[in-house]
Amino acid sequence: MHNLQLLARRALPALLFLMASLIIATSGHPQLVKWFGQLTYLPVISLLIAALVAMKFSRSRMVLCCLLLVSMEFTGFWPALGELAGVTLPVTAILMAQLGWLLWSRDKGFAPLNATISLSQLAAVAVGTTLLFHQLSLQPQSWLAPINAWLYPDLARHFSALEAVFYLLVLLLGLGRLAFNPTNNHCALFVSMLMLPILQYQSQPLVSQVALFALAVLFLFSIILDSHNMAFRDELTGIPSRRALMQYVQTLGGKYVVVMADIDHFKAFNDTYGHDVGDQVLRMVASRMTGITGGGRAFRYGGEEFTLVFARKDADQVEEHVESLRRSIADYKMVIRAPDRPVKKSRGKKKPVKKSGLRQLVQVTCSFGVAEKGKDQGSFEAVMKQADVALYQAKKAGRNCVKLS
Ligand SMILES: Nc1nc2c(ncn2[C@@H]2O[C@H](COP(=O)(O)OP(=O)(O)OP(=O)(O)O)[C@@H](O)[C@H]2O)c(=O)[nH]1
Repeated sequence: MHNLQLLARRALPALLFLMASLIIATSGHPQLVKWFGQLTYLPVISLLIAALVAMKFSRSRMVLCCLLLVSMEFTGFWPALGELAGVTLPVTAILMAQLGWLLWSRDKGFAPLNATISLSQLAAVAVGTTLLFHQLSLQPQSWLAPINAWLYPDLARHFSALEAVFYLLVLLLGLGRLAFNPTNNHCALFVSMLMLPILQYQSQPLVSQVALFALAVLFLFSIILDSHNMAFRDELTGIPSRRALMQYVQTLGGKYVVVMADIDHFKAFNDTYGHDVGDQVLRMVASRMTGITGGGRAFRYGGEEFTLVFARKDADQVEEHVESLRRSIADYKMVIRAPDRPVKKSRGKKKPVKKSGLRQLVQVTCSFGVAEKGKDQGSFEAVMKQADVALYQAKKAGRNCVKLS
């Protein structure tokens, strides 16, 4: 799936969830005030629980993010540090810069050396941000006049123009990271970063309590989602894996069709262009498979084999859809990168290759075996075996075709 699509799918629900909790919090509903009044430490406890769970999953950045947010709850802590050093601390800016740093770095784990490096980096970011603000506040501020005018009058009571510019830049950098790598983890870190200026603007204790609680829920949810993806999605292609297929099978009724699909001469791709190009081919085929029409669901069964399942359908109903999938793969003009290792001479039949300038176009084809659940096949495995037999016939018939069992 395209990065931007992934970003929209992952970041939008997180943003909506957060916005909803902020709207609820600003409503100041008496019941909410009562709950959070009684459970003052709920946000801190839930963030610490999220940190513990994140630790179990080796999410060191999320752990650090939780700890930074917890420290924010004890707001006196930061300005007191500033007073010790004799400077005014731009607390929100520091936290945003630290979260931005975490977003752009990687999970380093909890080995003492790595933990020390991470903490030192966060401290350096805090000092760097403070010095930057200090230096900039000594400079003429005329260039900020238009921004000041834009902030006037409401926002200016909460942020200086310098802070507003800084927040915007850090958020844009964070967005850049998300566009490149839109994982659930990154979305959660980005949303926490976005929350900070909002909390500076809406400085009511109830809003910050609800927001921090919502962030803890979001962190836990992102860990659960990623773990689910790890368990049920194929890492290479991103489509549902064999384990997901076996779970889906439990939900099937007495009528369904199973299609086994296999990339033709796939070994030749690996041998000729290298494993990386083989992986590229797998991703391309997987993305076509997920576009199957007629209500089919696609899974990577393993290696270069895919399984399609059509619930409540018989073979005649799905044949045209499988046929159009076969054509869409065969007609796809796949451009491949240069081989990643010395090219070996391929044995056996090789796929047709056209060279066009520096780009290489390759044709990928698949064979398909179709079987429907009949009265004499009791189990899913039996239907799959029939589909495998039909696939073998498709291979024997010259490949790039669909055979019914
Ligand atoms: N790049 C890559 N190769 C894989 C992966 N999984 C399996 N393979 C390779 O897939 C190839 C499967 O080849 P074969 O089973 O001989 O079949 P084939 O070359 O597709 O030939 P036919 O099925 O007869 O058309 C083997 O070379 C495996 O190493 C993977 O995740 N990535």
